[in-house]
Amino acid sequence: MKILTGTLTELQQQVTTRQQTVAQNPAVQTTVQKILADVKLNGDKALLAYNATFDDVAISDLRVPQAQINAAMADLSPKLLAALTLAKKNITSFHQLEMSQGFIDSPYPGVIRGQKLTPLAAVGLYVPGGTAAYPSTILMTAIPAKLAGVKKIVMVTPPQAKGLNPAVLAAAKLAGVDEIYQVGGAQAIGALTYGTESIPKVDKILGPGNRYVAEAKKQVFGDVAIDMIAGPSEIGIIADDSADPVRVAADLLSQAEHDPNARAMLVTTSPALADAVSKAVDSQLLSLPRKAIAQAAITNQGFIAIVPDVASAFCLMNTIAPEHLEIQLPNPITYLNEIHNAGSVFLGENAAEPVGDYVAGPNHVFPTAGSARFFSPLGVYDFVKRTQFIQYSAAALATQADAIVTLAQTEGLDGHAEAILKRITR
Ligand SMILES: NC(=O)c1ccc[n+]([C@@H]2O[C@H](COP(=O)([O-])OP(=O)(O)OC[C@H]3O[C@@H](n4cnc5c(N)ncnc54)[C@H](O)[C@@H]3O)[C@@H](O)[C@H]2O)c1
Ligand SMILES: N[C@H](CO)Cc1c[nH]c[nH+]1
Ligand SMILES: [Zn+2]
Repeated sequence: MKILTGTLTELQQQVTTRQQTVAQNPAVQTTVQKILADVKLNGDKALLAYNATFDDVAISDLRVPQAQINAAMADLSPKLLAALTLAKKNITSFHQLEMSQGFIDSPYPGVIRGQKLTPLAAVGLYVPGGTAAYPSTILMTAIPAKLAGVKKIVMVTPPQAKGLNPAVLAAAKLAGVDEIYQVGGAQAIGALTYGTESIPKVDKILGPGNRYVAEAKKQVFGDVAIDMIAGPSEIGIIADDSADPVRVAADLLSQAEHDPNARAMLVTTSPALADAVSKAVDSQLLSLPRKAIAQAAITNQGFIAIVPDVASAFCLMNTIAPEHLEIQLPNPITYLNEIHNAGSVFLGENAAEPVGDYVAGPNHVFPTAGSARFFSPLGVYDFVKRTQFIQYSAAALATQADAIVTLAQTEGLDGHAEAILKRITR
């Protein structure tokens, strides 16, 4: 892996430049723009053509029939059913803690004010499926949607030559997805935004995907709501010489194998660990079935930065704002307050990143490409919207009318002032 050295400022500049190169790719932006325009204009016809071009799959019906979903559920192996059931149980119990309610308040006699929560009516879940199947992502997205009370949960995922993976269909059934459509990439995002003959237009699109999916969500934002930019996976690890280089390397590769554009990053105070991890990555890569993908990610985006002390390590990691951050230092929980920008934090040597991908229960859809600076993990709160309400008695309005009129006139908005004055008997 590339070893980066230099002052903290130099390292921060290097990681920022690398991040921008991955996140802003003009060729991807142009391709996505064209696909979205085509889907808006040509609907299903465009979707079927992109299925053939990008996924090499010719199907005439985009929707997966309910009978196929039921059969997948019935045929599921007991072992896989047990794993999905454990994951569902833990995801549900964690996300139940995120559920919130509106509020109502009366700060003055005659004044009622408050906020009510309404589940979104229809959401579209993007479930990746270009180079791997992601039943776990279905649980991570549909379970919070169900808990929030969303009535219509539509799922899109790239088509497969032999039909969708039965584990994907079973996970969708288990999680309560209502409709499944076989289409992926930017075209799927376009379909959910504009609606086509087969696919309904939704209120919000949520879920992760590769750089085409992430770019498409960015471009449709405004026509539809989106959750966040959840693109190619990332792992940042902070470790000192107490860490096991074999485990650190394995964790870096666990995310590198998602996508050639994934980012695997180690920041360490130990040159000896840097050297050992670099060698362990090379040797573990040899036996990884998804070697080509992981190797591309490690070669193009991977790096090990050597810093003088742990404080600098956190400073650099906060600049990177990784999707996943592993702390492989003694007493890891004592560093929680040093972390300002990360999607999810994995504390200590046993909290390997895949624990969170599959069974721990916290979500696994997180912001990428530095957007953990301002986005949060996917949660129940992403599936509800808030509406405020106000009621005033005549007496309460009379006591505050002067302030309203003064502020309205200050803004030169006499119509606003009049609407109050018409209600005040002088
Ligand atoms: N951030 C998160 O929370 C999170 C969670 C899970 C997975 N992921 C990421 O999801 C992604 C899954 O990627 P994937 O590729 O396997 O599946 P995907 O479903 O995201 O993308 C596959 C689709 O990309 C489109 N595509 C591929 N090449 C194209 C091209 N040259 N031009 C236009 N469109 C093209 C095709 O339409 C294809 O169907 C990975 O990047 C993984 O790291 C992220
Ligand atoms: N690590 C991914 C998020 O970047 C989530 C995932 C699903 N399956 C395996 N991993
Ligand atoms: Zn993963």
